[in-house]
Amino acid sequence: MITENTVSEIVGEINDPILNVPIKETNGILSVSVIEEKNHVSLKIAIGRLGGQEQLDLQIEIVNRVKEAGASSVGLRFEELPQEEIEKYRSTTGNEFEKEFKLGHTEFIGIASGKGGVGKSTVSVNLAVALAKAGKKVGLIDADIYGFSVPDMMGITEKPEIDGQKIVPVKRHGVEVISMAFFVEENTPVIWRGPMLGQMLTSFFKEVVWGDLDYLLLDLPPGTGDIALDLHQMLPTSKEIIVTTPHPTAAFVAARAGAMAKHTDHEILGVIENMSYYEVKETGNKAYIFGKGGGEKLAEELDTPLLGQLPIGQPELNEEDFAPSIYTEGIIADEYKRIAEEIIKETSK
Ligand SMILES: Nc1ncnc2c1ncn2[C@@H]1O[C@H](COP(=O)(O)OP(=O)(O)OP(=O)(O)O)[C@@H](O)[C@H]1O
Repeated sequence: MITENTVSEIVGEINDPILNVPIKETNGILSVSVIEEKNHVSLKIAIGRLGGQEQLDLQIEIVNRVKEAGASSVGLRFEELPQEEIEKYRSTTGNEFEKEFKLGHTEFIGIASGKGGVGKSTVSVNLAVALAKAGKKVGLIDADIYGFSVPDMMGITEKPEIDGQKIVPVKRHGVEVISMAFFVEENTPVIWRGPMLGQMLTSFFKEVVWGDLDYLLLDLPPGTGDIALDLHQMLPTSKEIIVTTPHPTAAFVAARAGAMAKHTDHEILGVIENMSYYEVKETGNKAYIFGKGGGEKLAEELDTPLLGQLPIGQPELNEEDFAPSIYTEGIIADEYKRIAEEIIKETSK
């Protein structure tokens, strides 16, 4: 006959899948009762977030373990933990990542967008390069699991070297780069889930020899889904830049990414508007092909500066140093330089 104590012990050892700490530590067991004549266990559990795949996995794990321990049937209900409890563990999980890595002054900057295709990766790589050109030590993590575009954009074809247990980032244009793409076999579809992503990111902090960085930029997955939320939560002290295009509806979607940053207590450094206009070479006139005003509106809404407006342009192709999406000169490169200086000023306050 299974007892309430046994059930509490078993379930208490299982990790809260969102907060990654044993359920007993979060006081997540709300009630346990055993109906002796039916050998039925009834449980109420609180976890960090309801409704995800994690909850389904946890449900299976709990039912299996309690049945293995002797119950004939298990009834299970879930609730969300109180916000204070969630915050407590969110910051400790996050701090673990950052503690491992942090060498005192490294500034984490996540580059986020409301949707794909607005140029978030392009902005991430060019900003990283511009910061490096300004004399800063810069790392870039390509965490956009919907398309690992950073290696291609930077012209990286090699894989990082492994030095004993450590991974040495690939250095390109003065930036230390690590991409999930380095560790995923080509053409293998990967189904990413919170815990897997978390492990990958943890390894990026623990097992990569970053050196003493001034800035670590993260190209975040677009959107405001679970995956994006997980990544935001993993880096509690990270600051964020939101990328949008000038169309008002794009800015509206980007506002959700901004809201998510605020929800996870991240300071928003500013908004970057990409593909703002096309400059007609002959006349110098600006054509606002994708609309106008979105970046400004978003910055106002999020109460943050509009860091810059990048025109539509063709990246130069350099034969020797093939890097298809890096702007090395011209108005776009100048604008990145200006934005980098702005960021340096903002973050050294
Ligand atoms: N200012 C620009 N002028 C011209 N083309 C640009 C500009 N910015 C980005 N692009 C192009 O737009 C496309 C999308 O850019 P990018 O991959 O950076 O977007 P993204 O927001 O990171 O998208 P995803 O999240 O889907 O990867 C790329 O082909 C890129 O070269």
